[in-house]
Amino acid sequence: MESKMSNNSAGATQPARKYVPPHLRAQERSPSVPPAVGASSPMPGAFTRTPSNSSFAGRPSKPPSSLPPRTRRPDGYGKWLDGIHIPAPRNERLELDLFGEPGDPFKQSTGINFDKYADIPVEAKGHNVPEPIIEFTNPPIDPHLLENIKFARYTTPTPVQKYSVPIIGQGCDLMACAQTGSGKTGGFLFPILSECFKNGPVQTPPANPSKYSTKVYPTALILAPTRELVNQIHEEAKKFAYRSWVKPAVVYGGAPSGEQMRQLDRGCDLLSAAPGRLCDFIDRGKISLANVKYLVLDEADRMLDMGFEPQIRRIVQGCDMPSVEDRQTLLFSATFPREIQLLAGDFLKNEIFLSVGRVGSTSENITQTVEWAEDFEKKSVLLDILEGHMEPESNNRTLIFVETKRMADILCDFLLQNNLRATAIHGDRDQREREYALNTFKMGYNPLMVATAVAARGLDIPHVSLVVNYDLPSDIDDYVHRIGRTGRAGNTGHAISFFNQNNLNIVRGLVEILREAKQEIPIFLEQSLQQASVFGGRGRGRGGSRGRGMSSRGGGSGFGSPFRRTASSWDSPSNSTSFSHDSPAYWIQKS
Ligand SMILES: Nc1ncnc2c1ncn2[C@@H]1O[C@H](COP(=O)(O)OP(=O)(O)OP(=O)(O)O)[C@@H](O)[C@H]1O
Repeated sequence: MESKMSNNSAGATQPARKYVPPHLRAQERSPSVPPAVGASSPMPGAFTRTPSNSSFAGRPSKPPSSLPPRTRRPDGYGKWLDGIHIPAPRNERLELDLFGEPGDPFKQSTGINFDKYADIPVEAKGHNVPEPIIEFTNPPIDPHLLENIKFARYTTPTPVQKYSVPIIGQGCDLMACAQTGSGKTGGFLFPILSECFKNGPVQTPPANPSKYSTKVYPTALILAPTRELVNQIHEEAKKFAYRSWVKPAVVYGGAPSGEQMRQLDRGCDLLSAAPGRLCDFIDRGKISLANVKYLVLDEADRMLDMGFEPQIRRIVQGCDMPSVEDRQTLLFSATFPREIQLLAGDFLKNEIFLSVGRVGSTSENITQTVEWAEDFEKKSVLLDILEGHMEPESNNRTLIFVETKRMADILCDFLLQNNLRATAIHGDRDQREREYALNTFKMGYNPLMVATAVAARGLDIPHVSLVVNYDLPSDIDDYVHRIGRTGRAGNTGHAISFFNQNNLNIVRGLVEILREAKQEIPIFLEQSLQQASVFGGRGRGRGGSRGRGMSSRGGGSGFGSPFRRTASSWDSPSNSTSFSHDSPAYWIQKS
């Protein structure tokens, strides 16, 4: 190729031109350009946005041309041979991609208050609850996983990890509730991977040679409610499965299914999935759940509420997944409304219930403020807040939550018109736009992101120092998740919420949360609470947006819940729990 280029001088006879694929042309022109290292290279053009083109301008139209072809890169996975785990050799480039340089804030985000997690009271209820681990050690953790944990530079397990590792390791089902940003992802990934590394894969049925595309049989299935969260879990799984026989894969809607199919063909032992696309692949015969040993519902209360429950039932009970007796089911969230706890019993057996702090409580690392703002003045109050918060050279990001997709666009355009670098994420944007918005926010090109509920749960974005509830949600648990995008992994954060007469439905829950977290309660909130009580305020503010009726914490709204269970609905085989579901103390802490 090089000799052809040198022949290509003026006057020389042109040799017959060979076709060069577009992604290699730039390499031909400038062979001296070194390949870019790492996936996190800056996105060109991110600053070239114009207000009229909103937050999607400046999108790179193709990947940087200096990247080497993908096929050259070894996948970094090991194998299981004759009962022995054989890890792949180390791959420095992949390690840099997965774990970053020491001190890379995008790869390690532990903050100064990390050690304070140890002071949070933990309650573990059920039969034969094992002792928690204190450190990352072998036993019980597989040495290969310990190595990957070291690469990730985690030194101490968080409380939820301390308990979940031995509980899941001894084969129990688990319902775990721990505050936002306290390491629940590791809480399920560590024990699952550790057990997989120790025990190897389950035998899969022989492939049908007549079929071009193979069916995959994952050992672990992790379901989560949003595409971005599913992707994030997959990225974490790739870190901790590095060099092992366990191949993580991911499926979610909005992205081309052909690419996801090809990825599945390369192997799928631990599958992170959004329910819709998973059902699609099951229907197309691409995925079988017959080998699932571990089923995880992350954000389990959301996965079992009205929007997702039918799909979850179909996946868990209507396909070929092993029965509740033959698999381990693990539910994780920061909030668990009472009716969802009851519903969850259908999917569990003899579970251990773990709560780190009170169920549904907020992290103490978050300072919470509530400001009175009428709807018409919210924009100017927001500008004032941003002006005070965004120091010129700081790395700070601010996440602004609104209730509607339309409002997300309107507010984003307003910020852009005020020369603030903002983007927006919501369900009406296509997946490419959503991912681009999230990436530019993460990288700091757009330090402001306006979001609807799609960004409320699970997303772990470094440097989010402020969350603004421009519109408060009508459900107090949604509030807990939203503000939980800041103050994560021991970092401190600030949440400011705009409150007015339209938010009376959440006032009781809000006051309780603030009181419990020892935050200041403004007088207007106390007055609104009285007003809400006179006019029949809705307990803890549950039941607004998604038709969930009962209060999670004993506020007792009496609004009809689609999930209210009668005694007879517990006659399923999975009802053999060690707890009394009738008892009000059933792993709900008294508020
Ligand atoms: N043992 C650990 N040591 C240091 N950092 C950790 C540890 N475990 C997790 N983290 C970091 O803490 C952050 C939050 O973890 P994670 O996203 O799992 O929280 P979460 O509890 O699932 O939050 P949410 O409720 O919002 O979903 C991540 O950046 C993760 O890398």
